[in-house]
Amino acid sequence: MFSKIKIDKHKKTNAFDVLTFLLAILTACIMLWYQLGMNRDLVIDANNATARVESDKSEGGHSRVSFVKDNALIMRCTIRRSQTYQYPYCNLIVELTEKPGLDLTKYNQLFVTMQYQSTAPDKIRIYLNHVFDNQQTTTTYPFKMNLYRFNAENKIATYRIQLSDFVVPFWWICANKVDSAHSEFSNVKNIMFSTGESTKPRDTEIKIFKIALRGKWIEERNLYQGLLYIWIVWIVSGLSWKIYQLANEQRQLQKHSRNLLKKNKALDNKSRVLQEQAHHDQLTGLYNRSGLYNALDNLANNQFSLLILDIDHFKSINDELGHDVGDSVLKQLASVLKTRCRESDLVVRWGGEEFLILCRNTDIHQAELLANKLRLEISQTQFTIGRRITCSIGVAEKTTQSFDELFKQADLALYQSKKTGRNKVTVYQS
Ligand SMILES: Nc1nc2c(ncn2[C@@H]2O[C@H](COP(=O)(O)OP(=O)(O)OP(=O)(O)O)[C@@H](O)[C@H]2O)c(=O)[nH]1
Repeated sequence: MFSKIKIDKHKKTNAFDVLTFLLAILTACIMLWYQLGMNRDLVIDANNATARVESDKSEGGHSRVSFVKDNALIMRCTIRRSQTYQYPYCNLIVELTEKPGLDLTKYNQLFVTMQYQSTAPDKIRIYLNHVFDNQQTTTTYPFKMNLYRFNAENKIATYRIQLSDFVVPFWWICANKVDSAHSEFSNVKNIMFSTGESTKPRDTEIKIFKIALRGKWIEERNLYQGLLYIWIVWIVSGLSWKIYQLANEQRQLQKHSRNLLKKNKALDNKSRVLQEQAHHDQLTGLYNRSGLYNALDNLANNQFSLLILDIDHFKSINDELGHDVGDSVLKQLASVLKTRCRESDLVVRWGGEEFLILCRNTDIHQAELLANKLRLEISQTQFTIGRRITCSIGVAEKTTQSFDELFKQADLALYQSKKTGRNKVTVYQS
Protein backbone atom coordinates (compact mmCIF):
# COMPACT_ATOMS: atom_id res chain seq x y z
CA MET A 1 0.00 0.00 0.00
CA PHE A 2 2.74 2.43 0.90
CA SER A 3 5.25 3.39 -1.77
CA LYS A 4 8.88 2.92 -0.86
CA ILE A 5 11.34 5.70 -1.39
CA LYS A 6 14.53 4.45 -2.90
CA ILE A 7 17.43 6.20 -1.22
CA ASP A 8 20.50 4.14 -1.95
CA LYS A 9 22.70 6.53 -0.01
CA HIS A 10 24.99 3.88 1.37
CA LYS A 11 25.88 2.52 -2.07
CA LYS A 12 26.58 5.99 -3.49
CA THR A 13 28.77 6.93 -0.52
CA ASN A 14 30.71 3.70 -0.92
CA ALA A 15 31.31 4.25 -4.65
CA PHE A 16 32.60 7.78 -3.98
CA ASP A 17 34.81 6.58 -1.11
CA VAL A 18 36.22 3.70 -3.16
CA LEU A 19 37.02 6.03 -6.09
CA THR A 20 38.61 8.56 -3.70
CA PHE A 21 40.72 5.78 -2.20
CA LEU A 22 41.80 4.63 -5.70
CA LEU A 23 42.66 8.21 -6.65
CA ALA A 24 44.75 8.53 -3.46
CA ILE A 25 46.64 5.33 -4.36
CA LEU A 26 47.15 6.55 -7.93
CA THR A 27 48.46 9.88 -6.60
CA ALA A 28 50.89 8.09 -4.26
CA CYS A 29 52.07 5.84 -7.14
CA ILE A 30 52.65 8.84 -9.42
CA MET A 31 54.60 10.64 -6.67
CA LEU A 32 56.70 7.53 -5.99
CA TRP A 33 57.27 7.00 -9.71
CA TYR A 34 58.34 10.63 -9.98
CA GLN A 35 60.87 10.19 -7.17
CA LEU A 36 62.28 6.91 -8.50
CA GLY A 37 61.94 7.31 -12.24
CA MET A 38 60.14 9.36 -14.84
CA ASN A 39 63.61 10.47 -16.01
CA ARG A 40 64.72 11.85 -19.34
CA ASP A 41 68.42 11.27 -19.94
CA LEU A 42 70.86 12.71 -22.43
CA VAL A 43 74.08 10.66 -22.45
CA ILE A 44 77.27 11.73 -24.13
CA ASP A 45 79.70 8.87 -24.31
CA ALA A 46 83.40 9.63 -24.71
CA ASN A 47 83.63 7.37 -27.76
CA ASN A 48 80.92 9.19 -29.65
CA ALA A 49 81.60 12.71 -28.46
CA THR A 50 82.99 15.49 -30.56
CA ALA A 51 85.59 17.33 -28.56
CA ARG A 52 88.53 19.65 -28.90
CA VAL A 53 91.02 21.44 -26.68
CA GLU A 54 92.37 24.96 -26.52
CA SER A 55 94.82 26.88 -24.37
CA ASP A 56 95.64 30.45 -23.47
CA LYS A 57 98.03 30.62 -26.42
CA SER A 58 95.50 32.45 -28.55
CA GLU A 59 95.44 35.18 -25.90
CA GLY A 60 99.22 35.43 -25.56
CA GLY A 61 99.73 32.73 -22.94
CA HIS A 62 102.37 30.00 -22.88
CA SER A 63 100.35 27.03 -21.61
CA ARG A 64 100.48 23.86 -23.67
CA VAL A 65 97.65 21.48 -24.35
CA SER A 66 97.15 18.14 -26.10
CA PHE A 67 94.14 15.95 -26.72
CA VAL A 68 93.76 12.16 -26.94
CA LYS A 69 90.57 10.21 -27.47
CA ASP A 70 91.01 6.70 -26.08
CA ASN A 71 87.95 5.34 -24.27
CA ALA A 72 87.92 8.76 -22.67
CA LEU A 73 88.39 12.34 -23.71
CA ILE A 74 91.84 13.12 -22.37
CA MET A 75 93.26 16.61 -22.08
CA ARG A 76 96.86 17.03 -20.96
CA CYS A 77 97.84 20.51 -20.07
CA THR A 78 100.95 22.27 -18.87
CA ILE A 79 100.08 25.54 -17.22
CA ARG A 80 102.77 28.15 -17.64
CA ARG A 81 102.96 31.74 -16.60
CA SER A 82 103.33 34.41 -19.23
CA GLN A 83 104.07 38.13 -19.22
CA THR A 84 101.46 38.81 -21.89
CA TYR A 85 98.53 36.93 -20.41
CA GLN A 86 98.05 36.55 -16.68
CA TYR A 87 95.27 33.92 -16.45
CA PRO A 88 96.76 30.68 -17.85
CA TYR A 89 94.27 27.95 -18.73
CA CYS A 90 93.48 24.92 -20.86
CA ASN A 91 89.98 23.96 -22.00
CA LEU A 92 88.46 20.64 -23.09
CA ILE A 93 85.36 21.50 -25.09
CA VAL A 94 82.71 18.83 -25.68
CA GLU A 95 80.21 19.80 -28.34
CA LEU A 96 76.62 19.00 -27.48
CA THR A 97 75.21 19.56 -30.91
CA GLU A 98 76.11 20.73 -34.34
CA LYS A 99 73.11 22.98 -34.32
CA PRO A 100 73.27 26.35 -32.60
CA GLY A 101 72.46 24.94 -29.20
CA LEU A 102 70.51 22.49 -27.05
CA ASP A 103 67.69 23.36 -24.70
CA LEU A 104 68.83 22.03 -21.32
CA THR A 105 66.02 23.62 -19.30
CA LYS A 106 64.29 20.24 -19.23
CA TYR A 107 67.26 18.80 -17.30
CA ASN A 108 68.23 19.56 -13.76
CA GLN A 109 71.25 17.39 -13.07
CA LEU A 110 74.61 16.91 -14.74
CA PHE A 111 76.59 13.70 -14.17
CA VAL A 112 80.27 13.65 -15.08
CA THR A 113 82.37 10.50 -14.86
CA MET A 114 85.96 11.62 -14.88
CA GLN A 115 89.45 11.51 -13.42
CA TYR A 116 91.70 14.48 -12.59
CA GLN A 117 95.39 14.63 -11.96
CA SER A 118 97.55 17.66 -11.24
CA THR A 119 101.01 18.36 -9.94
CA ALA A 120 99.60 21.28 -7.94
CA PRO A 121 96.18 21.26 -6.31
CA ASP A 122 93.48 23.28 -7.96
CA LYS A 123 89.75 23.16 -8.64
CA ILE A 124 88.18 22.23 -11.94
CA ARG A 125 85.74 24.48 -13.74
CA ILE A 126 82.84 23.31 -15.85
CA TYR A 127 81.13 25.76 -18.16
CA LEU A 128 77.79 25.26 -19.88
CA ASN A 129 78.04 27.76 -22.70
CA HIS A 130 74.73 29.25 -23.70
CA VAL A 131 74.73 30.81 -27.16
CA PHE A 132 72.67 33.94 -27.75
CA ASP A 133 70.49 33.20 -30.71
CA ASN A 134 69.76 36.78 -31.70
CA GLN A 135 72.38 38.88 -33.30
CA GLN A 136 71.36 42.01 -31.45
CA THR A 137 73.07 40.98 -28.26
CA THR A 138 74.90 43.82 -26.57
CA THR A 139 77.38 41.59 -24.73
CA THR A 140 81.07 41.31 -25.59
CA TYR A 141 80.85 37.54 -25.75
CA PRO A 142 78.40 35.88 -28.14
CA PHE A 143 77.57 33.35 -25.41
CA LYS A 144 76.79 33.29 -21.72
CA MET A 145 79.06 31.14 -19.59
CA ASN A 146 77.42 29.21 -16.78
CA LEU A 147 80.10 28.10 -14.36
CA TYR A 148 80.47 25.46 -11.68
CA ARG A 149 83.71 24.92 -9.69
CA PHE A 150 84.55 21.77 -7.79
CA ASN A 151 87.36 19.63 -6.41
CA ALA A 152 87.90 16.57 -8.54
CA GLU A 153 89.76 13.51 -7.29
CA ASN A 154 92.63 11.56 -8.67
CA LYS A 155 90.47 8.52 -9.37
CA ILE A 156 87.60 7.70 -11.67
CA ALA A 157 84.48 9.09 -10.04
CA THR A 158 81.06 10.29 -11.06
CA TYR A 159 80.07 13.78 -9.91
CA ARG A 160 76.48 14.83 -9.70
CA ILE A 161 75.98 18.55 -10.17
CA GLN A 162 72.68 20.42 -9.96
CA LEU A 163 72.17 22.78 -12.90
CA SER A 164 70.78 25.26 -10.40
CA ASP A 165 74.27 25.44 -8.85
CA PHE A 166 75.74 26.96 -12.03
CA VAL A 167 76.37 30.69 -11.87
CA VAL A 168 77.54 33.32 -14.32
CA PRO A 169 81.15 34.15 -13.31
CA PHE A 170 81.99 37.59 -12.05
CA TRP A 171 84.58 38.24 -14.80
CA TRP A 172 81.90 37.59 -17.45
CA ILE A 173 79.58 40.12 -15.76
CA CYS A 174 82.45 42.66 -15.65
CA ALA A 175 83.59 41.96 -19.21
CA ASN A 176 80.04 42.44 -20.51
CA LYS A 177 79.44 45.52 -18.38
CA VAL A 178 76.15 44.30 -16.94
CA ASP A 179 74.97 44.68 -13.33
CA SER A 180 74.11 41.03 -12.86
CA ALA A 181 73.35 37.93 -14.89
CA HIS A 182 71.47 34.73 -14.25
CA SER A 183 72.49 31.37 -15.58
CA GLU A 184 70.73 30.38 -18.80
CA PHE A 185 70.46 26.94 -20.41
CA SER A 186 67.96 27.25 -23.24
CA ASN A 187 70.56 27.17 -26.02
CA VAL A 188 73.68 25.43 -24.77
CA LYS A 189 76.29 24.75 -27.45
CA ASN A 190 78.95 22.89 -25.47
CA ILE A 191 80.27 21.76 -22.12
CA MET A 192 83.70 23.04 -21.33
CA PHE A 193 86.06 21.51 -18.74
CA SER A 194 88.62 24.07 -17.74
CA THR A 195 91.64 24.07 -15.50
CA GLY A 196 91.31 26.06 -12.28
CA GLU A 197 92.07 29.69 -11.69
CA SER A 198 95.46 29.08 -10.09
CA THR A 199 98.38 30.56 -12.01
CA LYS A 200 100.85 28.15 -10.44
CA PRO A 201 102.78 26.25 -13.15
CA ARG A 202 101.67 22.62 -13.18
CA ASP A 203 100.91 19.59 -15.29
CA THR A 204 97.31 18.49 -15.31
CA GLU A 205 95.35 15.74 -16.94
CA ILE A 206 91.54 15.64 -17.26
CA LYS A 207 89.93 12.39 -18.43
CA ILE A 208 86.23 12.49 -19.27
CA PHE A 209 84.56 9.09 -19.60
CA LYS A 210 80.92 9.97 -19.67
CA ILE A 211 78.66 13.00 -19.46
CA ALA A 212 74.95 12.66 -18.78
CA LEU A 213 72.16 15.12 -18.29
CA ARG A 214 69.11 14.05 -16.35
CA GLY A 215 65.74 15.67 -16.01
CA LYS A 216 62.16 14.68 -15.33
CA TRP A 217 59.52 14.30 -18.01
CA ILE A 218 57.51 16.83 -16.14
CA GLU A 219 58.63 19.59 -13.85
CA GLU A 220 58.06 18.88 -10.16
CA ARG A 221 56.03 22.06 -9.76
CA ASN A 222 53.82 21.20 -12.75
CA LEU A 223 53.31 17.65 -11.52
CA TYR A 224 52.18 18.74 -8.04
CA GLN A 225 50.07 21.53 -9.50
CA GLY A 226 48.41 19.01 -11.85
CA LEU A 227 47.73 16.60 -9.01
CA LEU A 228 46.37 19.45 -6.91
CA TYR A 229 44.00 20.51 -9.72
CA ILE A 230 42.81 16.91 -10.14
CA TRP A 231 42.08 16.69 -6.41
CA ILE A 232 40.32 20.05 -6.36
CA VAL A 233 38.17 19.04 -9.34
CA TRP A 234 37.48 15.66 -7.74
CA ILE A 235 36.51 17.12 -4.37
CA VAL A 236 34.39 19.91 -5.88
CA SER A 237 32.64 17.43 -8.21
CA GLY A 238 32.17 14.99 -5.32
CA LEU A 239 30.69 17.69 -3.11
CA SER A 240 28.46 18.96 -5.91
CA TRP A 241 27.28 15.42 -6.59
CA LYS A 242 26.58 14.90 -2.88
CA ILE A 243 24.68 18.19 -2.65
CA TYR A 244 22.67 17.20 -5.74
CA GLN A 245 21.95 13.77 -4.19
CA LEU A 246 20.91 15.31 -0.87
CA ALA A 247 18.62 17.80 -2.63
CA ASN A 248 17.14 14.94 -4.62
CA GLU A 249 16.64 12.84 -1.53
CA GLN A 250 15.08 15.79 0.26
CA ARG A 251 12.68 16.28 -2.66
CA GLN A 252 11.77 12.59 -2.54
CA LEU A 253 11.29 12.73 1.22
CA GLN A 254 9.09 15.82 0.93
CA LYS A 255 7.02 14.12 -1.78
CA HIS A 256 6.78 10.98 0.31
CA SER A 257 5.87 12.96 3.39
CA ARG A 258 3.10 14.78 1.42
CA ASN A 259 1.78 11.43 0.21
CA LEU A 260 1.85 10.06 3.74
CA LEU A 261 -0.02 13.11 5.03
CA LYS A 262 -2.66 12.63 2.33
CA LYS A 263 -2.99 8.95 3.13
CA ASN A 264 -3.06 9.71 6.83
CA LYS A 265 -5.89 12.18 6.29
CA ALA A 266 -7.81 9.66 4.18
CA LEU A 267 -7.28 7.01 6.87
CA ASP A 268 -8.43 9.47 9.54
CA ASN A 269 -11.61 10.14 7.58
CA LYS A 270 -12.17 6.46 7.00
CA SER A 271 -11.54 5.68 10.65
CA ARG A 272 -14.00 8.43 11.66
CA VAL A 273 -16.61 6.97 9.30
CA LEU A 274 -15.98 3.45 10.60
CA GLN A 275 -16.20 4.70 14.19
CA GLU A 276 -19.48 6.40 13.37
CA GLN A 277 -20.72 3.20 11.77
CA ALA A 278 -19.53 1.11 14.69
CA HIS A 279 -21.45 3.32 17.15
CA HIS A 280 -24.67 3.60 15.16
CA ASP A 281 -27.49 1.29 14.25
CA GLN A 282 -27.63 0.68 10.54
CA LEU A 283 -31.42 0.55 10.22
CA THR A 284 -32.43 3.60 12.23
CA GLY A 285 -29.25 5.66 12.40
CA LEU A 286 -29.61 5.90 16.18
CA TYR A 287 -26.80 5.01 18.58
CA ASN A 288 -26.31 1.28 19.14
CA ARG A 289 -25.07 -0.43 22.30
CA SER A 290 -21.47 0.28 21.44
CA GLY A 291 -22.33 3.98 20.92
CA LEU A 292 -24.12 4.03 24.26
CA TYR A 293 -21.20 2.52 26.17
CA ASN A 294 -18.84 4.91 24.45
CA ALA A 295 -21.01 7.86 25.56
CA LEU A 296 -21.32 6.45 29.07
CA ASP A 297 -17.56 6.81 29.54
CA ASN A 298 -18.07 10.58 29.49
CA LEU A 299 -21.12 10.51 31.74
CA ALA A 300 -19.68 8.83 34.80
CA ASN A 301 -20.32 11.78 37.13
CA ASN A 302 -23.40 13.15 35.41
CA GLN A 303 -26.88 12.99 36.74
CA PHE A 304 -29.35 11.46 34.24
CA SER A 305 -32.49 9.35 33.87
CA LEU A 306 -33.05 6.31 31.70
CA LEU A 307 -36.13 5.43 29.69
CA ILE A 308 -36.59 1.98 28.16
CA LEU A 309 -39.22 2.03 25.43
CA ASP A 310 -40.61 -1.14 23.85
CA ILE A 311 -43.17 -1.29 21.01
CA ASP A 312 -46.32 -3.17 21.95
CA HIS A 313 -47.14 -6.28 20.00
CA PHE A 314 -44.52 -5.60 17.42
CA LYS A 315 -44.31 -9.29 16.58
CA SER A 316 -47.83 -9.18 15.16
CA ILE A 317 -46.78 -6.44 12.71
CA ASN A 318 -43.95 -8.56 11.47
CA ASP A 319 -46.07 -11.66 11.32
CA GLU A 320 -49.00 -10.06 9.57
CA LEU A 321 -47.39 -7.46 7.36
CA GLY A 322 -43.88 -8.77 6.89
CA HIS A 323 -40.43 -7.96 8.21
CA ASP A 324 -39.86 -5.07 5.82
CA VAL A 325 -42.94 -3.31 7.08
CA GLY A 326 -41.73 -3.95 10.63
CA ASP A 327 -38.44 -2.27 9.64
CA SER A 328 -40.24 0.79 8.31
CA VAL A 329 -42.14 1.10 11.60
CA LEU A 330 -38.85 0.96 13.50
CA LYS A 331 -37.41 3.71 11.29
CA GLN A 332 -40.43 5.95 11.63
CA LEU A 333 -40.51 5.49 15.38
CA ALA A 334 -36.79 6.29 15.59
CA SER A 335 -37.47 9.49 13.69
CA VAL A 336 -40.23 10.48 16.14
CA LEU A 337 -37.88 9.84 19.07
CA LYS A 338 -35.09 11.85 17.50
CA THR A 339 -37.41 14.74 16.77
CA ARG A 340 -39.00 14.84 20.22
CA CYS A 341 -35.91 14.38 22.34
CA ARG A 342 -33.37 17.11 23.17
CA GLU A 343 -29.96 17.36 21.54
CA SER A 344 -28.36 16.40 24.82
CA ASP A 345 -30.45 13.20 25.08
CA LEU A 346 -28.93 10.01 23.83
CA VAL A 347 -31.44 7.96 21.79
CA VAL A 348 -30.29 4.34 21.42
CA ARG A 349 -31.70 1.32 19.66
CA TRP A 350 -30.97 -1.34 22.25
CA GLY A 351 -32.06 -4.23 20.08
CA GLY A 352 -35.18 -5.44 18.19
CA GLU A 353 -38.07 -3.09 19.00
CA GLU A 354 -36.52 -1.85 22.24
CA PHE A 355 -35.11 1.71 22.59
CA LEU A 356 -33.23 3.51 25.36
CA ILE A 357 -33.34 7.24 25.99
CA LEU A 358 -30.67 8.59 28.26
CA CYS A 359 -31.63 12.08 29.44
CA ARG A 360 -28.80 14.21 30.84
CA ASN A 361 -29.45 16.50 33.82
CA THR A 362 -32.98 15.16 34.07
CA ASP A 363 -34.56 14.02 37.35
CA ILE A 364 -37.15 11.26 37.58
CA HIS A 365 -40.14 13.64 37.38
CA GLN A 366 -38.92 15.34 34.24
CA ALA A 367 -38.10 11.90 32.81
CA GLU A 368 -41.60 10.65 33.56
CA LEU A 369 -43.08 13.73 31.85
CA LEU A 370 -40.93 13.12 28.77
CA ALA A 371 -41.88 9.41 28.75
CA ASN A 372 -45.56 10.24 28.78
CA LYS A 373 -45.10 12.85 26.10
CA LEU A 374 -43.35 10.31 23.89
CA ARG A 375 -45.89 7.57 24.60
CA LEU A 376 -48.71 9.95 23.64
CA GLU A 377 -46.92 11.23 20.57
CA ILE A 378 -46.28 7.67 19.32
CA SER A 379 -49.80 6.55 19.94
CA GLN A 380 -51.04 9.56 17.92
CA THR A 381 -48.53 9.27 15.06
CA GLN A 382 -49.91 8.25 11.70
CA PHE A 383 -47.61 5.36 10.81
CA THR A 384 -47.37 4.52 7.14
CA ILE A 385 -48.70 1.08 7.76
CA GLY A 386 -52.02 2.69 8.67
CA ARG A 387 -52.14 1.00 12.06
CA ARG A 388 -51.95 2.59 15.50
CA ILE A 389 -48.76 1.83 17.28
CA THR A 390 -48.30 2.08 21.01
CA CYS A 391 -45.35 1.58 23.30
CA SER A 392 -44.62 0.82 26.91
CA ILE A 393 -41.96 2.70 28.85
CA GLY A 394 -40.00 2.05 32.06
CA VAL A 395 -38.23 4.97 33.77
CA ALA A 396 -35.44 5.01 36.40
CA GLU A 397 -33.12 7.68 37.71
CA LYS A 398 -29.37 7.35 38.10
CA THR A 399 -28.19 8.07 41.58
CA THR A 400 -25.31 6.03 42.93
CA GLN A 401 -25.96 2.75 41.20
CA SER A 402 -24.08 1.34 38.22
CA PHE A 403 -25.51 1.53 34.73
CA ASP A 404 -26.34 -2.18 34.76
CA GLU A 405 -28.35 -1.72 37.96
CA LEU A 406 -30.05 1.35 36.50
CA PHE A 407 -30.91 -0.63 33.39
CA LYS A 408 -32.42 -3.43 35.49
CA GLN A 409 -34.53 -0.91 37.39
CA ALA A 410 -35.87 0.71 34.20
CA ASP A 411 -36.45 -2.75 32.70
CA LEU A 412 -38.44 -3.77 35.78
CA ALA A 413 -40.55 -0.65 35.40
CA LEU A 414 -41.04 -1.48 31.67
CA TYR A 415 -42.10 -4.96 32.64
CA GLN A 416 -44.69 -3.39 34.95
CA SER A 417 -46.01 -1.25 32.08
CA LYS A 418 -46.35 -4.34 29.89
CA LYS A 419 -47.88 -6.34 32.67
CA THR A 420 -50.45 -3.75 33.58
CA GLY A 421 -51.87 -3.32 30.10
CA ARG A 422 -49.19 -1.72 27.82
CA ASN A 423 -49.22 1.84 26.35
CA LYS A 424 -48.14 2.92 29.80
CA VAL A 425 -45.26 4.63 31.60
CA THR A 426 -44.01 3.14 34.87
CA VAL A 427 -41.43 4.78 37.12
CA TYR A 428 -39.19 2.47 39.08
CA GLN A 429 -39.90 2.57 42.77
CA SER A 430 -37.15 1.32 44.99
N1 LIG B 1 -38.90 -5.92 11.39
C1 LIG B 1 -38.07 -6.14 12.39
N2 LIG B 1 -38.47 -6.89 13.40
C2 LIG B 1 -37.65 -7.12 14.44
C3 LIG B 1 -36.38 -6.58 14.45
N3 LIG B 1 -35.74 -6.96 15.61
C4 LIG B 1 -36.63 -7.70 16.28
N4 LIG B 1 -37.81 -7.80 15.59
C5 LIG B 1 -39.00 -8.50 15.93
O1 LIG B 1 -39.64 -7.90 17.02
C6 LIG B 1 -40.50 -8.83 17.60
C7 LIG B 1 -40.48 -8.72 19.08
O2 LIG B 1 -41.50 -9.56 19.58
P1 LIG B 1 -41.75 -9.79 21.08
O3 LIG B 1 -40.44 -9.81 21.85
O4 LIG B 1 -42.57 -10.97 21.23
O5 LIG B 1 -42.55 -8.54 21.53
P2 LIG B 1 -43.89 -7.95 21.05
O6 LIG B 1 -44.44 -8.72 19.96
O7 LIG B 1 -43.63 -6.50 20.68
O8 LIG B 1 -44.75 -8.12 22.29
P3 LIG B 1 -44.70 -7.21 23.57
O9 LIG B 1 -43.32 -6.59 23.62
O10 LIG B 1 -44.89 -8.16 24.67
O11 LIG B 1 -45.70 -6.21 23.40
C8 LIG B 1 -40.04 -10.19 17.08
O12 LIG B 1 -40.99 -10.67 16.14
C9 LIG B 1 -38.74 -9.89 16.35
O13 LIG B 1 -38.56 -10.78 15.24
C10 LIG B 1 -35.95 -5.79 13.34
O14 LIG B 1 -34.85 -5.28 13.25
N5 LIG B 1 -36.87 -5.60 12.34
